[in-house]
Parts: sequence; structure tokens; C-alpha cells
Amino acid sequence: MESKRIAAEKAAAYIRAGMIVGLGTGSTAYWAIQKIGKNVKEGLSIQAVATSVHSENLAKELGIPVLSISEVDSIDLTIDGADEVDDSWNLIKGGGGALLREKIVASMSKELIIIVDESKKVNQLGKFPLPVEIVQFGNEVTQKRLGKLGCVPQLRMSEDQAFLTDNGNYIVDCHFEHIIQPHELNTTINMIPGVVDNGLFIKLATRVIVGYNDGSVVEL
Ligand SMILES: O=C(CO)[C@H](O)[C@H](O)COP(=O)(O)O
Repeated sequence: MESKRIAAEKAAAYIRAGMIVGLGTGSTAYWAIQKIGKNVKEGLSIQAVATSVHSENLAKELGIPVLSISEVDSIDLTIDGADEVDDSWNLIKGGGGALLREKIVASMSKELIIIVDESKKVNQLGKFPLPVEIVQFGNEVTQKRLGKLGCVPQLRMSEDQAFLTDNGNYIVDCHFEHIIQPHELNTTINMIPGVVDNGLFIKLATRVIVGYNDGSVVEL
């Protein structure tokens, strides 16, 4: 908890007045949104774009002005969490189910600061199941095709129903264990009909900030 908060607060220090700021999703991004809300209350003038309905609601509760994605052409700085970060700063994201909006916002951002606690740093991606957002139509065959890529696909459930993203789609968590060529896998997955996008974020992060349990925080 503390390691996530300190990473988030270090990232928030990069925000300058007048910026359009992308707000990530998850328990680490939560702390960034809290800090931004505090700064806004103290007079910082920014506008934000959120990566999920949940983050948007939180931002509004804290008094952060939120724009719709349709109102912006580009974003100055986005702060978001990740489920895994490798040595090349490639990421697995989507543990919270927000990968599609997160990837769209990341791709529009001049700077993407990833904030993680130390448990998220890995040498190779893949231990964390890779989330893939798929449309409901034909989802059974899409899941089978994902399985042929060498993973065990598992439809994400919420209680006894399929989990639905903010976009009304399903998430399949693909258990690979080892992802050797993340760039190629990203392309291959996204070529499957029915796949909307997947949680591999390749060469999108411009800064990674890691919070440690001993209270230290390191920018990679
Ligand atoms: O990609 C995400 C949500 O879709 C999150 O950034 C990722 O799951 C990390 O979450 P947390 O900070 O709670 O560990």
C-alpha cells in the first residue's frame, strides 16, 4: 500500500499547470488520482481524461475536471499502473479490466509514467495471465484460437457471470507463464478476429517509477 502510494506521489510531481492528464486505473493509480485531487484543491489547474468509469467517478468526486476522450487530440502526461514491467519497460496491463481504454489513452500521451510496487518488476513477462479483451459474438472460437498460441485461456468471471468491461466486452486471461517475444505476440493476438486488444503495452512507457516496501522509491 505504502509502496504504491510513494510511487504514485512521485509521478504526480511531474504534472504542470495547464496539462491534460491521463488517469490510470487500479489500486496504484488510485493514489495518483488522490494526490492530483489534493493538488487541484490547492489550486493546480489541469484537465483530466480517465481510463475507466471507476477512475472517472473518483476524479469527479475529488473535484478534478474530467474531459471526454472525444474532446482531446493529445494528452500531455498519463500516470497508470501495471501488472508486470520487464527490463525493456514492456508491460502487461489489464488486471483491472481497463486495458483497452488504457491503451488508447497511452497511445495519445506524450508521456506515460508507469507506477508500480516492487512485486511488478520481472525479467520476462508472462507469469501474470495476459488479459485479452474480446467481443461477445463468437467468443468461444476466439478463446480456442487464443489457446492455440500456447496459453491456457480463461474467461474472466465476476461472481457467476462473465466479467464485462466498460466497453461491454469480455476479458480472457491467457496463462502463458513465459512470453518470449512480446512484440510479436501483441501483433499475433490482435490479428485474431473478435479480439479488440490485449494487455501487452510495447514501447509505450516513457518512465517507470517503482515503490519499495522499505519506503524508498526509484525512477528507472
Ligand atoms: O492495468 C490495470 C487495470 O486494467 C492496472 O493498472 C493494473 O492491473 C495494476 O493494478 P494495481 O495498481 O491495482 O496493481
